[in-house]
Formats: sequence, C-alpha cells, structure tokens
Amino acid sequence: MSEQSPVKIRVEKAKKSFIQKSGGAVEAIRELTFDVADNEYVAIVGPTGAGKSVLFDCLLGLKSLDGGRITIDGEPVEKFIRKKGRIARIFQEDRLLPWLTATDNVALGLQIQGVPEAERRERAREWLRAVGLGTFTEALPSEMSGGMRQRTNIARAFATGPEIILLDEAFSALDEITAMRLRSDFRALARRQKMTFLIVTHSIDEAIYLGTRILVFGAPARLVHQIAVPEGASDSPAEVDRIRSEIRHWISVSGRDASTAA
Ligand SMILES: Nc1ncnc2c1ncn2[C@@H]1O[C@H](COP(=O)(O)OP(=O)(O)OP(=O)(O)O)[C@@H](O)[C@H]1O
Repeated sequence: MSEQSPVKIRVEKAKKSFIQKSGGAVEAIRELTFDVADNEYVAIVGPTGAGKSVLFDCLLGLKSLDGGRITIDGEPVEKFIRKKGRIARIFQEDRLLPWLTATDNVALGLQIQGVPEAERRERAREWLRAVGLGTFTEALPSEMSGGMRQRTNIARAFATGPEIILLDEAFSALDEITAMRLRSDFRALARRQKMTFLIVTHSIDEAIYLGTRILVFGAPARLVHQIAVPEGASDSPAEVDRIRSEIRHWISVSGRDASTAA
C-alpha cells in the first residue's frame, strides 16, 4: 500500500460467527485486520469457506460484526452506505432482472439514487457503450451471452459512480478468453474512474493480474500473508511464477483450523 494514499477501508479485529440450524456455531471471521488505501486494488485469496463473502456482506452493511469494526473514510460502514451507490458489488452469477432490458437493468441503481428517468437511461446507455454493449442496449438478458450479461453487471456497478467496487468471483463463471477480456476492460475502467476495488478470487493468476496487493486469508477469515504486486508483474512470467509460489505456500499453510467454535 502506498505511504501517501489515505486509508479508504479499515477492518479492525473483525469477528463474525453464525449459529447454525443444528445448534453448532461456525466462526466465519476471526480477528481480521487490514487496511485498503484509496485507489488501491486488493485481491483476496484463501481457502473455501474462509469468510470472504461474509466479509463483503459486512462491508456492504448487510451483516453486522460480532466484534471489532469496519470504517470507510474514517466513518462506520453503516454511516458510509447511507448515501446510496457509494459501494457496488459484482457477483459470479449475473443478477440481472430477466424482464428488463440491459438499459433498464443498468438504470436500476440510478433509480434507487433518485436520478430522473431520462438522465438515468442516458447514463445507463453510456455505460453499456463503455463496456462494449452499445448495440445491445435494448436486449433482454436471455438474448445475451454469459459474457455480455457480466458486461451488463459491470456497467450497472459503475453507473452509480461508486467509490468502491467489490468483485465476488466476478469472472469465475466465464470461459477463460471471455474472462481475460473482461478483466482487462474492468481494470481499464477502474483506472479511468479512480476508484478502489476488492476482488475475491480462487484464481491466483487473476489476483496477480488485477491486484496491486494480494491478501492471503486463512479460515476463518484472518490475514496470514500479504504480497505487493509490482507494476507490470503480470507481464513478466518470472515475476508471476515467484508471486504464484509465494501465494501457494501461504495458502497451503493457512488451511481451516478450529472453525467450529465450541
Ligand atoms: N447465513 C449463514 N448462516 C450460517 N453460516 C453461514 C452463513 N453465511 C456463511 N456461513 C458460514 O460462514 C463461513 C464462511 O462463509 P463464506 O461464504 O463467507 O466463505 P467464502 O470464503 O466466501 O467461501 P467460498 O470461497 O467457498 O465462496 C462458512 O463456514 C459458512 O458455512
């Protein structure tokens, strides 16, 4: 993380457990602490069930912590999200409404922000053009490929002008060629918009390509290692190999331990 950039997101000693229907407790987040700087791109990798999605829910104010705290721009996350559209999430599966056109799907978030209809449709079309869907603005999700639907989701995430985007395995369901194109387009848009993003991914190469820093989580979610990704590292096979081996090592030593609370 750059010394000069102000802290955008601060997670401090976060804790979260669930009581399951069987009565047992599952610890999802354990004493998790990390900062994300403004305009930083952070990739999170870790074993399955490591609480990564739960962390995103907490960052969006959808779930509350049992202990510790999350602040964004120095204020509690609940306060930060009161103004709509400051933080967006892109999921692995597209969450488009099947009866709405691409334009109307992208305009939804703007409607929630109270943007007047003509303006929100214009902004939605602009974002669809920016993701290469300028000729599909009136298409229904069923008339688009998986890659096009995910492009529509990306347009929807950017349209509200978020300060932070959370990518939850956003490229994992796509074939590799489509995923490569979308990653590259997403990275270019994020740079243009000067924003912060966090991506949870099971692909180490994706983490190296998109992240300026990679956090390796253990299970339950806690930080076991972090790696800065030097500019241009993803173009150097030797650098990619070095970072990949380092991540693999830390993932292998960070497996699930005592995730079921007593
Ligand atoms: N609503 C819930 N009720 C009970 N347990 C839950 C709930 N949500 C999550 N968990 C538990 O919390 C733990 C973390 O789940 P989470 O979905 O965040 O993992 P993850 O790191 O995103 O996993 P993956 O990489 O497989 O997507 C899991 O053990 C899960 O069973």
